[in-house]
Amino acid sequence: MSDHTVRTLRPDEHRAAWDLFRAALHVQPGTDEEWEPAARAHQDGRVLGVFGPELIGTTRSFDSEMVVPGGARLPLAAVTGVGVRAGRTRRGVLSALQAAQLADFAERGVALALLHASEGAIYGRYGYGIATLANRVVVDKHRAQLRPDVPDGGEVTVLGIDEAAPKWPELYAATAMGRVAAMTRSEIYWPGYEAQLRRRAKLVQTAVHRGPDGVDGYLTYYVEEDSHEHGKLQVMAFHYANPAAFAGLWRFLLSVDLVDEIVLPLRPLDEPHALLFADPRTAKTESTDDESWLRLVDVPAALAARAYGPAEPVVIEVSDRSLPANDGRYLVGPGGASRTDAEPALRLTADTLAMLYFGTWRASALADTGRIEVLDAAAPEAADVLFGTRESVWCGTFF
Ligand SMILES: CC(=O)SCCNC(=O)CCNC(=O)[C@H](O)C(C)(C)COP(=O)(O)OP(=O)(O)OC[C@H]1O[C@@H](n2cnc3c(N)ncnc32)[C@H](O)[C@@H]1OP(=O)(O)O
Repeated sequence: MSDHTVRTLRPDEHRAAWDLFRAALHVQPGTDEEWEPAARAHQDGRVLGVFGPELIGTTRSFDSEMVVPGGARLPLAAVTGVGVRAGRTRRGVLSALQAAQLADFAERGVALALLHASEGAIYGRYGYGIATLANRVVVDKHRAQLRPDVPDGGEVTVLGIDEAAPKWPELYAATAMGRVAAMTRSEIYWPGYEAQLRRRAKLVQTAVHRGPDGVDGYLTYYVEEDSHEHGKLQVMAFHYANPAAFAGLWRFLLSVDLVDEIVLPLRPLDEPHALLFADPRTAKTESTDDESWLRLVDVPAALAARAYGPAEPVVIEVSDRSLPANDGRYLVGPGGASRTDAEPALRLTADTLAMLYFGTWRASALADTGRIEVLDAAAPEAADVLFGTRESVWCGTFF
């Protein structure tokens, strides 16, 4: 709404914005101790506030890079901390913030923006679409019998959080960036992550896996306190660079005593937990949910940067209400993607393009449900192949 003033907050205003965000999530104001790591998670120049006349809404972002199909890394803005003061909602405050934030990203040359949504109905209107999905997997440890042909894996060393936390950035960079939609984690990311884990449990452990070529996987976990009668081990990080490390870390997990159940809250859809066990029902997928919402801020750059599957080229026509510079037609084929004047075969909006971009949703399914307008009947099938990826895409970073 026009009477809202949006501006970048000064560092001395960050805490008020953080408290506003917490209140929007029904959490009490943070203590000085909680603010210390949170302050470091606020990137200077990237916290926005809406005034009307006092602070009534906020959002922030921090820099990262994201792997796109084919392996290129694109500049990414990770969006978080979105909140509007109770009593001031549904008057356009978020829309004002989104307009300012997206314009800022475009000006900075950011290609992609990503967020984790509190509710599914909020962000589509701003051009975000569900780009990755994740499974919640639960393993019944008493049933867990590994098949004899599962790889042995290597050596595992267990570190406490004080020793492990300084090593996490290096461990993550060495083991997690091989998958499409993985994002880099800068020094802005880690303080909040560490503080969150320390809040969750008194004893947080990191198991580091070493294969023949050195460190190639790690996981971070805790066992819920007061769960001796029914020990529940929560896996908060699990990254590996090869199948032997995946198997080796699973062997370790199954060796932890006083545990009945192993919970992996957000895992890639194609991760083969069930295939490890003599009885595949040992690993149950309890639910599948949206993991991350993507926004192509620079459509030409994002389309040009990714690799495509082997199919006839397709012309797509994109319309983008919030960032009209992206409007236009793009020829997408195995050789790449670029603007064109040719007649379109498929028409879609920015949020649908975000859903298509990583191949998580097939073009045919998006067309069947009315999200894509089909002008050439052969195009959805070709687009299925062009945008499809070999592996399930997974971000694996919560913020
Ligand atoms: C990335 C993250 O940080 S996720 C965390 C998001 N924050 C929260 O969930 C905290 C609690 N909620 C809030 O603070 C606010 O309700 C927000 C931020 C979700 C929305 O802010 P508002 O200022 O109310 O949004 P705004 O008035 O700009 O709404 C714009 C449109 O979105 C719609 N909308 C906004 N929130 C929702 C919602 N939760 N569900 C459905 N529609 C919504 C509005 O109805 C409006 O629709 P219209 O354009 O058709 O009229």
